[in-house]
Amino acid sequence: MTSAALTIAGSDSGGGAGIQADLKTFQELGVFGTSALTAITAQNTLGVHAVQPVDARIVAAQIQAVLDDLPVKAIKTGMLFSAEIIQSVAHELRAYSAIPLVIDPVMIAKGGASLLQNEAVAALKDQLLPAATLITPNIPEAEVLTGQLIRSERDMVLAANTLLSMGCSAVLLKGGHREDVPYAEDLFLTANGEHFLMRSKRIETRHTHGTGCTFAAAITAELAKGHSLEKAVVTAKHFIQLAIENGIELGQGHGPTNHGAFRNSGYLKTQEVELIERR
Ligand SMILES: Nc1ncnc2c1ncn2[C@@H]1O[C@H](COP(=O)(O)OP(=O)(O)O)[C@@H](O)[C@H]1O
Ligand SMILES: Cc1ncc(COP(=O)(O)O)c(N)n1
Repeated sequence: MTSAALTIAGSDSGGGAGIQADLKTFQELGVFGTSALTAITAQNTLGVHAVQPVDARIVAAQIQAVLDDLPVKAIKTGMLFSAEIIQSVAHELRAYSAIPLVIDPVMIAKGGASLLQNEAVAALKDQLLPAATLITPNIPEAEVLTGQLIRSERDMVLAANTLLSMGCSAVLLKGGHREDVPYAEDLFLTANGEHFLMRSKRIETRHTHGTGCTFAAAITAELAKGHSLEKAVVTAKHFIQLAIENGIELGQGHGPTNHGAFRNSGYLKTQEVELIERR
């Protein structure tokens, strides 16, 4: 039977991030995509023009409708916008704690617009984070969640440990925002003490709109297919590396990545990703 995955996230009218990126990624990886929309953004590659949150009761109703009926094997959250929506999502997911949950703690769009209200950070930490199988912050998001500055690999390890202490089962701290190194290096750490780094060549490109969404969606799709968390994050790193490398020339700003690049490569791993077991 085909497995389904559920994304609980915002709509990006420009199609590069949010629900649109998630559904494209699920499809590319052979998983049936379902969705619960949390917010509508009027957005393109240049920025966010407007945000309209969805009523928290409608967010809850969408989650119920999907989970009542469809064979959802993994769930991902993206833009959640408000404390009210976070509460509602946490409440709905409580009965489904056996389904792996990937939390991408989306806060700010590449253009600088806020996708999470400041007062919602506490709700995210208290209500949702402890339920996560995996949390996938970028460096600025990890800094907000932990209150720690991250400027080096050592800082990444310290922050990832702080995130684990908040109750999630594993952390994938994405290093795309680090400017001190010529590579894009992500740190994976679990509550069981397993840890490794995934290092790839940093690509000079404008086409990074939706990288975080796409990466977390690829992990979710691989989990929905029954792969282990470790295997899922490694496959997803290959997926995102190829998607960035083959970015699409669309729009005048931060263009989208190419969700079809991994399929076009015959689902082959790229030489550009190196796994480093930490000492
Ligand atoms: N210029 C780049 N070249 C290669 N990989 C990148 C680049 N920018 C980001 N990545 C990778 O893309 C993924 C998303 O990372 P990041 O940009 O840190 O998150 P976000 O999109 O949430 O801000 C990570 O695996 C990161 O290492
Ligand atoms: C609806 C929505 N969700 C998430 C993002 C973050 O994506 P990015 O950080 O790549 O701009 C976004 N821009 N829009």
